Amino acid sequence: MRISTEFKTALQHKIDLKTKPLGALGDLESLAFKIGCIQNTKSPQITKPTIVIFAGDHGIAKMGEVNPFPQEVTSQMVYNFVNGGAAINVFSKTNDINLKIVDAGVNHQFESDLEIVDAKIDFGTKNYQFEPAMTEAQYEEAIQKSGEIVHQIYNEGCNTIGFGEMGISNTSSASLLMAYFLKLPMEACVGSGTGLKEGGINKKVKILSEVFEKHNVNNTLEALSTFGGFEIVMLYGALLKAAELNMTIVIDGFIVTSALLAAKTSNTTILENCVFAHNSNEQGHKKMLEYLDVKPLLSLGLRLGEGTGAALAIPLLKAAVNFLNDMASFESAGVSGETEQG
Ligand SMILES: O=C(O)c1ccc[n+]([C@@H]2O[C@H](COP(=O)([O-])O)[C@@H](O)[C@H]2O)c1
Ligand SMILES: Cc1cc2nc[nH]c2cc1C
Repeated sequence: MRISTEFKTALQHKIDLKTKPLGALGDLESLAFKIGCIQNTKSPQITKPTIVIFAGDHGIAKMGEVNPFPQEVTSQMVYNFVNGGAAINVFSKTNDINLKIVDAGVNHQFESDLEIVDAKIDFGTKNYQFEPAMTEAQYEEAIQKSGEIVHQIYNEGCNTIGFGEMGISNTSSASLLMAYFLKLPMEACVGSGTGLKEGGINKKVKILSEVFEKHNVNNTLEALSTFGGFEIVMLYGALLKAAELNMTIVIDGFIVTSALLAAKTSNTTILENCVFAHNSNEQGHKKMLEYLDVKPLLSLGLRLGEGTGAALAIPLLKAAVNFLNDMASFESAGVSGETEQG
């Protein structure tokens, strides 16, 4: 969306006239400015904040070579989300955030009466050590379905959406995507994921370098469909749809940011809608954020995923719009402004 210079000046002026020294609310001021620009109003609102978790399984996980935890943990954690026992449940509840769980392609048939959005593309991706993770038709279906999910959430009145994911081995997909989009050597893109030690990380680098060399990837579609997973392609489609609907998008950790790298090639202005929740402890995330030239709100050493960073950052978005809407100005409160010496 094109925002006029006059509007930006007026919005900044409103922030500057609040009863505080200039800039004293630091990053909250840039956050209020950003949300005001997204909504094109000096009185923005956060309505029905929602986090969507896309869950999917990965063919490579069955080998147990790049992931410390077994593939079954993906479906087990989906049950944990449904039963309210995961970190994301606790943080969403704490901060009054709606939570939606999406089966993007978990290797398990969930019972139909569970609170899970069934968008299953398949029972896990293929192992990209041997063949592309998915077909082009599956890739298209994933984008279509995630776009519809976001559209429905938007229609329910949500204007602020955070994304999370669950998928054993998906740091490997994210590293492959990072290597492709940032043109960096695999060592710079691979980290410990859910807990690999040095030897395990070296092995992961070797395996993923071979995967990268094996496939001739030339564009975003090929990168996403070759390296997967279904949850990452759904994140890609969801990010594009949320930007199209001009929502405020809260970006979580390493895997969500890898989907954003892809989405940015399809929508070059998508960052205007994105707020970065935190810097993940997964080593490649810092370089991704540097590449995007963005500053995350929180630095808590998280490396969990699930959208936990997004859930923790959403109260800051609320605080930012609330100070913009509710804080007194120097004039309204009768507080003296800076003197000439300032
Ligand atoms: O969000 C992150 O930055 C993050 C960093 C490391 C791990 N994860 C989570 O851990 C899982 C993937 O780790 P791995 O080791 O199985 O590739 C997946 O379920 C992610 O949600 C998430
Ligand atoms: C237990 C566990 C919880 C997770 N949540 C997101 N990714 C995860 C990976 C594991 C292994």
